[in-house]
Amino acid sequence: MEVRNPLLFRQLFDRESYTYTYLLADLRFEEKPAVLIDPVDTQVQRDVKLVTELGVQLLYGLNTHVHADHVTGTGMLKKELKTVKSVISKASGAKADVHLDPYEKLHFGNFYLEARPTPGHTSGCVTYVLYDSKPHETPNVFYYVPRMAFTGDALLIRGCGRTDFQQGNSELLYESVHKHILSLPDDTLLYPAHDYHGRNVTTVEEEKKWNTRLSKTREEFLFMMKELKLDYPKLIDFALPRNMCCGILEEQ
Ligand SMILES: N[C@@H](CCC(=O)N[C@@H](CSS)C(=O)NCC(=O)O)C(=O)O
Repeated sequence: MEVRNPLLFRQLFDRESYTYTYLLADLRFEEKPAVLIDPVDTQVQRDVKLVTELGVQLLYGLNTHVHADHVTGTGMLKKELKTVKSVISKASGAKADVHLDPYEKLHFGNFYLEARPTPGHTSGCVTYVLYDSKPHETPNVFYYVPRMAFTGDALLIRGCGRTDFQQGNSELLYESVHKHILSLPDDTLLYPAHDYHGRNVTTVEEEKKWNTRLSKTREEFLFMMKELKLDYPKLIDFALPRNMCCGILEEQ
């Protein structure tokens, strides 16, 4: 039995906002159907260039939530690449081409992303969990893809999203992360929307043990979140109205 990894995966970083953007494509298909998670407006030319160089067909530009610290690139991407549809959770209340209900699946090739509701940082936050619907399709080939989830700002490496604006709710965050992220198999790779300390990936096992907030009791967590006292994101007033419509005022 031959083992092959059919996933094209790229992690991209924006140094201004410390945001990670993720490109995923299914290499089993000639057109390489692809998705881009959490693109940033100022990096759209970088992303379009990469999409072109890799020869993938971008089907969806997804947001994990309505971002407060940067403007999403999904609206600009749609203008550059006509195959792209913008995606966000229905609970976000934002405009997009596709609105996902809790646990809804979004397919690209034989892969799909399940939109698990992980509210608390914002009420519409989702974690996208990757699944392969056809690991045994070709005789004598087993398609092996590591378990992966894209946690947005719900879970950050050794931390979590703040809960002091945008319908933030620490109780809900604690509950939703434990129910829908930390319940995944221990070896699941977790990819956050940001990291401010030079890290790029973690696992469920690591975060259950070492997350400085979410590994604590609910009471300890609630106390810590109340005491965070972080500065307001510099771009919040500019970004929020735009991110309610794919980063471009008056557009989907
Ligand atoms: N300084 C940055 C904003 C940093 C920040 O508040 N990050 C958010 C996610 S983006 S809204 C967060 O939840 N941080 C949690 C933490 O513990 O740092 C700016 O001005 O944009």
